[in-house]
Amino acid sequence: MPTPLRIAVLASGRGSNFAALLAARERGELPVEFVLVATDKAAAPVLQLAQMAGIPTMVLDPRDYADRRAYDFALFDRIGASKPDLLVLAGFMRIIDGEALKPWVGRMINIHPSLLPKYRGLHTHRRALKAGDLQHGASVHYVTAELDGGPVIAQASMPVEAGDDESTLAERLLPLEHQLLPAVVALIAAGRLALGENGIVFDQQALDQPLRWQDGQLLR
Ligand SMILES: Nc1nc2c(c(=O)[nH]1)N[C@@H](CN(C=O)c1ccc(C(=O)N[C@@H](CCC(=O)O)C(=O)O)cc1)CN2
Ligand SMILES: NCC(=O)N[C@@H]1O[C@H](COP(=O)([O-])[O-])[C@@H](O)[C@H]1O
Repeated sequence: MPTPLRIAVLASGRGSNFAALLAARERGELPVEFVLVATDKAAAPVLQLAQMAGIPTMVLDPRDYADRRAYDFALFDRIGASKPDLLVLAGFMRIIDGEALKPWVGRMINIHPSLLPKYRGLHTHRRALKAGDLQHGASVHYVTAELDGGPVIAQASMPVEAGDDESTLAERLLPLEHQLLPAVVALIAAGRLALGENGIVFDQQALDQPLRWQDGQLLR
């Protein structure tokens, strides 16, 4: 019996995407172990979700650090102590320093509320409405130094409806996110998907050896 994938979740807010991962695990669809939920916000409701599920939590306040890079290095040092196999950004609302995240390239994914490469960054629903897009959606991608620029793994899309505003669009997109993220994590947990040196490798089992990353470099 393979050991379950060890996942650390980073979130800054409500945690509905984390809750969707928890629910998928409870349904037996996700053979993973959540080793930590980390946040930059002491009041983030995601903390209560984790504590109720008996999952260790960590709050790291950026105000306690001299600058962003110092914070990010401290954050990943602390997360690393939990020995996760995969980091999942589920509404983590900080741009991460490229040097600090380098060791995690290939082992960190993010769910982003747009059909990348459209609308990297913030306020995606507002930007899609302003552009008059007929379709909107969410993307799960590997995290790299380039903000929301890492290789896209999968997307879910839906029509923009007449009368939609930011709030209704965000509300209608969430259930799609809650399906998309667990589906991607399940593929990674099954060893069917990884980040190779030339992009996404599907059905990693077809490879003669697992892909391993260190300091942002693919080890052979
Ligand atoms: N280096 C990277 N960092 C992050 C990535 C990434 O791909 N590379 N993904 C983001 C997630 N994200 C969108 O999906 C995102 C999060 C936060 C921001 C942002 O502008 N944050 C501001 C603060 C905003 C606030 O406090 O409300 C900031 O950090 O100054 C943009 C995109 C996670 N990080
Ligand atoms: N740029 C990152 C970003 O905007 N992520 C978005 O934040 C929300 C978090 O909701 P949740 O806390 O309920 O999962 C989600 O919609 C996620 O796509």
